[in-house]
Amino acid sequence: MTVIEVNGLVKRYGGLPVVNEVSFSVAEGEIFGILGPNGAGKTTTVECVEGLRRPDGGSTRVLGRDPVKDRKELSHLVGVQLQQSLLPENIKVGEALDLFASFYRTPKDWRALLEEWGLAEKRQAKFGSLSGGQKQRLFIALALVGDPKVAFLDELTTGLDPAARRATWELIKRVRAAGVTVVLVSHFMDEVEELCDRVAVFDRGRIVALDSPANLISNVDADQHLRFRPLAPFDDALLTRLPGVASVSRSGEQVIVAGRGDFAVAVTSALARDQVPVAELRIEQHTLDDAFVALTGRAFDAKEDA
Ligand SMILES: Nc1ncnc2c1ncn2[C@@H]1O[C@H](COP(=O)(O)OP(=O)(O)OP(=O)(O)O)[C@@H](O)[C@H]1O
Repeated sequence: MTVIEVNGLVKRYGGLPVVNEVSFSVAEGEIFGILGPNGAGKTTTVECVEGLRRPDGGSTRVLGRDPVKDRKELSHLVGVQLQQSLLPENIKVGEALDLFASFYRTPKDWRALLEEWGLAEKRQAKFGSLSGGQKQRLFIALALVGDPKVAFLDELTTGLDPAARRATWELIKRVRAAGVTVVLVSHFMDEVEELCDRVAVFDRGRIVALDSPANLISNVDADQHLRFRPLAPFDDALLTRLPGVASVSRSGEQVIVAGRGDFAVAVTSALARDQVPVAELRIEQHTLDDAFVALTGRAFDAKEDA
């Protein structure tokens, strides 16, 4: 079943489109990623889908309803992660969850959510006293307290340390396993690779690719790199003439071979044949970063105006 259907979405500010003919659909039970650099139009798109902004063009349906016209009805079916600034510093964690639960017709037991999100001991703590990670987890718990069918999570793990990020990822997988469709807005490639079934890559207001992270990576048409430390001398010409090898370079004790296709097998076989033992052999796989560069011609973290 299609949960979200966006067709030709346009949003302009001052006459200029910041979201330009964006189309995608999200199936029930998916974790759908929205990835892109600052200013690419991710938040604007998601806020149009949430009914928080009025689009200038296109059509959007969420659970078969219009996000702007049917906003009230949808608010019971959709969970939205709040921006940090929207909770008063003095509200207690338990009070915030109780308050948010009161907005919904069929809320979840928020005490169970506190347990699940590792906030049980913080029930009486004031929001302002929480660490960055605890605040972040509270915002996710608040997005889930209405027992939504779809949850929009924006910058899920910003401010969390590596262990807390991994723990959060596991919880998001459980949220999905419980039947919630998740739309995840993220800057983080590793997060998207780990969690998302499919990802829409945004750049300058448009979707430049939409596929599974694995397919986006395997479609990268660029050299891969094989690195190793040779334990006996050899002539680079041994490798440069092999099929698929583009270049051979050295950095200190390391040899770096750039190539495509099955070049790595050819390289290791040639070294073995010439009795050149090697150490620290590794192939550097392409990443989503490489996919982004291949799609846009720019590094992911490059400034929009660079
Ligand atoms: N209310 C507004 N008025 C004018 N311009 C806006 C408004 N909201 C967003 N923009 C502009 O629209 C563009 C897209 O912004 P948006 O917040 O959707 O990007 P984003 O991809 O979510 O970026 P980030 O990752 O930084 O949140 C930016 O150039 C931004 O300055």
